[in-house]
Amino acid sequence: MSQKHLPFFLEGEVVKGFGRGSKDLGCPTANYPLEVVQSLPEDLEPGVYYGWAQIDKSEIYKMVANIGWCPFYQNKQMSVETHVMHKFDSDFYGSNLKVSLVGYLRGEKNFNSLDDLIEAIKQDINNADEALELPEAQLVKNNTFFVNNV
Ligand SMILES: Cc1cc2nc3c(=O)[nH]c(=O)nc-3n(C[C@H](O)[C@H](O)[C@H](O)COP(=O)(O)O)c2cc1C
Ligand SMILES: Nc1ncnc2c1ncn2[C@@H]1O[C@H](COP(=O)(O)OP(=O)(O)O)[C@@H](O)[C@H]1O
Ligand SMILES: [Mg+2]
Repeated sequence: MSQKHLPFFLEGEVVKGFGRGSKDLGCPTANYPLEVVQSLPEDLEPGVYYGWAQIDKSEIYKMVANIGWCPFYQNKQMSVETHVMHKFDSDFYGSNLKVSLVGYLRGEKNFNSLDDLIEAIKQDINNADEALELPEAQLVKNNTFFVNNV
């Protein structure tokens, strides 16, 4: 049911969020503007997804994305945030971010402590890393949606 729209492709500018990803969680997330969030199918299941990401004309990286209201922080507005599984030397606010959602990992949860949330995110990254090695996931990476992808 949650897989109905997958793979799903979206793109938009990287904008500022609440500044919690790097500071609180040690896991930066590139946030999309509201227009992109509102363009998602209404019945797309909120939760944690894995897939591929490309920043402007960069290479294509593995990613995990959180889509929803972040119950731990009780956000008022839904957000779509992508953690790109690569170490960057600097920020890329204002860049174009292309993302393909390949698979669904779990629903968003509340946690008793920040450490529990951080631990869950680490586990998500490991699960994504593994799932993206599968042939079905590699096929999505090769989609012409991504720039200069031959
Ligand atoms: C892989 C991943 C899983 C996440 N899972 C949850 C979750 O289960 N519950 C939650 O409240 N927030 C979750 N988050 C969202 C974080 O709370 C969010 O990234 C953080 O608030 C940063 O927000 P900011 O970009 O506005 O600074 C997750 C984020 C990532 C990258
Ligand atoms: N690996 C990465 N994945 C996602 N964003 C990254 C990464 N490395 C650096 N960044 C930068 O960090 C920003 C996200 O950090 P974050 O703490 O979540 O701030 P914000 O609340 O403004 O989204 C991104 O917009 C991007 O410019
Ligand atoms: Mg963020």
